[in-house]
Amino acid sequence: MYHLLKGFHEYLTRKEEFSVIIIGLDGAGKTTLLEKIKTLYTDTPGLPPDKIGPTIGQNMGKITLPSTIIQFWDLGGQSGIRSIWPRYYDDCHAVAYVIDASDRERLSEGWEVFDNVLSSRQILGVPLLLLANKQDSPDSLSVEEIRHDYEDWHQRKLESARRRYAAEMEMEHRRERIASLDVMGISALEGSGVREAVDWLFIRVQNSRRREDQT
Ligand SMILES: Nc1nc2c(ncn2[C@@H]2O[C@H](COP(=O)(O)OP(=O)(O)OP(=O)(O)O)[C@@H](O)[C@H]2O)c(=O)[nH]1
Ligand SMILES: [Mg+2]
Repeated sequence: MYHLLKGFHEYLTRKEEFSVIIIGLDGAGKTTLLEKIKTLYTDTPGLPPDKIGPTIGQNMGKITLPSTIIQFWDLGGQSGIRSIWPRYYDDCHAVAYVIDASDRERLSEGWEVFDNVLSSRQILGVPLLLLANKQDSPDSLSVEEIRHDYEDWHQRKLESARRRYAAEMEMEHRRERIASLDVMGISALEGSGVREAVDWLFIRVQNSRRREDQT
């Protein structure tokens, strides 16, 4: 009887686990975001910003939400380290791509990398959230400006690809993804928008799991 009750209790209190990867260029604020998430959602505060250095490899943080555990994997963004990202694609349930919205000079570089992520076959069906970070900075582009900047960048790329007779089908996937792309503004430093971003991820990973169950 004890085992039956214990099993039933375990069933009722069971938590599903999901993995979310946080990627983007070096300096975008990924680790600052992860540490802020830890501070907001766990009993152990995350590292303060002045204790955070460039990530060589990965950092992990786990948070508990109603009937759900989300594991966040913050992956290093330096160009030599980006090659590790695809190793995490097969097992992730959502992707948060962080862009430094205050660094206009590196936007194109960020879009080039983002475009690769967007068209990676392993994560074509995985929810993808674009986070325009550093909204606290006076130089920061707004969510709307970031979206337009990416769309402009993509349009230019499309035109040059057409000139080179590139495969149209490949572009079609991207167009669909871009059309349904959600962009949110955050300040990983101050914490604004972070709860909204985590809520978005929480809802999306649950929905994608439900769809998996139906198939
Ligand atoms: N103003 C402002 N600065 C931020 C914010 N988020 C991060 N930063 C700063 O941006 C710099 C880089 O932050 P990190 O979190 O180390 O960036 P990262 O994306 O993890 O970089 P890598 O580990 O090299 O890939 C640090 O000086 C942070 O304090 C923010 O929301 N606002
Ligand atoms: Mg980092």
